[in-house]
Amino acid sequence: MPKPIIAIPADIREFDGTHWHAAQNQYVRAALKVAGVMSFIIPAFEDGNETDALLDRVDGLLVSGSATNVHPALYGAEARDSDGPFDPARDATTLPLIRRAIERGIPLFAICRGIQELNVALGGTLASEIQEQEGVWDHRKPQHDDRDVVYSIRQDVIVAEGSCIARYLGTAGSIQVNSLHRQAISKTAPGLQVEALAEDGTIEAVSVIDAKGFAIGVQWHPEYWAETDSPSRALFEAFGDAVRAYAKSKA
Ligand SMILES: N[C@@H](CCC(=O)NCCCC(=O)O)C(=O)O
Repeated sequence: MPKPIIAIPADIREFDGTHWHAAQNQYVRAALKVAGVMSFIIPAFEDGNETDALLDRVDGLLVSGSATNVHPALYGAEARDSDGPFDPARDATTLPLIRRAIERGIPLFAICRGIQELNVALGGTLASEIQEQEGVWDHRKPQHDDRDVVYSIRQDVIVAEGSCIARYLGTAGSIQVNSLHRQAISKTAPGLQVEALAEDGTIEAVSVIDAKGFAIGVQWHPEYWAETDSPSRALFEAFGDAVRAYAKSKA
């Protein structure tokens, strides 16, 4: 059986004087090397993408991290300059893909910005600049030239007993993860259950209640160390197994 294919929605990035539809290597590499699946990078458009036609052609959806933020208008909040940068084309592409993947039982793995999009797609809200809240740790991206330092594993999160993620990891309790975000889930969407918390109470993972299959979001970045870090590898292997099972069921 050929490797199944997942969709990874692109960011709109600007360099060399033009706009690009881009996805970072760490996501497509973890998908191929650890999950054992190939990736289609989905262009980001505010209109014109046909969600079901895209999902008909893949066996999973991985929604990646990004330096941009979900537009506050999508969760009923006012947009302040400090809430940017924004990527409305990505928002318009990912939210419908997330909703339809869940409805169709297509495996969904949402990472960092992805968990925030998942929460907003299902009716939840986000908090911005969480490090400014009393008692909240600074979860922001470390400023360093070495990307391994930026994505260094530096935070404990507690995985809930009986959670989907505990099943995929083979254990509940404390694991160590990286952290590169200034937003987080504020009101958890009705269809989501919290799967892991940071020690300061920040929601670090969710799963879709009564999902037809693999459907989780994590605030950290398992893709970056997926080849060497056990919890990261376990999540990507579980995602790959779910994608292969979905592909087989379609066949
Ligand atoms: N922008 C949101 C989501 C954070 C996120 O996806 N971080 C990944 C950073 C990738 C990069 O900067 O290269 C937030 O800040 O909460």
